[in-house]
Amino acid sequence: MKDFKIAPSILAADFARLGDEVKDVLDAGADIVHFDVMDNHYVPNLTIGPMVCKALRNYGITAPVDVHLMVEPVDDMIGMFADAGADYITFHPEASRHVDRSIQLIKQKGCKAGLVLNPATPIDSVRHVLPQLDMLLLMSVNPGFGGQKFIPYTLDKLREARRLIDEIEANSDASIRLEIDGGVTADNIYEIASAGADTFVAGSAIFGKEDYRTAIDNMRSELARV
Ligand SMILES: O=C(CO)[C@@H](O)[C@H](O)COP(=O)(O)O
Repeated sequence: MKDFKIAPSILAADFARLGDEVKDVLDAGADIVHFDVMDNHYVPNLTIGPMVCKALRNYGITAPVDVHLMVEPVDDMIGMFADAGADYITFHPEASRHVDRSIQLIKQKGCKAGLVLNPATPIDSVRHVLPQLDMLLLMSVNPGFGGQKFIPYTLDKLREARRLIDEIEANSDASIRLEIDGGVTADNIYEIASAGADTFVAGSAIFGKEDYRTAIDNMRSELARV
């Protein structure tokens, strides 16, 4: 089986008990903590910042933290999240005036760098920087809110991204995770993985369930069929 990773989005967690929610979901078998940062500017919603990331580290969370910056501008937040314990930092190319520079900044801070493409943003717009990335995150909903429906045309984008990433990896020592975010459930994860994703962000389909272990196990059983 491929090296599939499940990354619960804490956007759907109970923020009043965030540390325990993250511990519970990791104990239930999650691989990565997906940390959604919204600024009410790049997206019409407001969430959490580096202090909360640091608080989770101080609470004993050692799993990889995948920080998805939905903020504009981007660069000021990079150092703060690196210092707060982020492993991956991903950002939207529309939100950075100098995309290549922001990628280098993330790497200089010792983190893994990723770009996030909104449903309508073509992969071609970032083709030249793909070999520098550790992660490409394709949004399968418009960013800003959890609990939306998966947009079906993003399956074609996944296939295109998978082809490009395979080509890059075959000709270099790059290793790029292909992450999908928005409307991922146990019912559609098989189709999404078959289209090429290897890392799955899921908020409501995990935190919205009574039993996190069953929710994650159901996704893994579907992934085992790919
Ligand atoms: O970044 C976002 C939304 O902007 C996502 O991470 C969502 O939070 C995923 O939530 P579900 O669609 O899985 O409920």
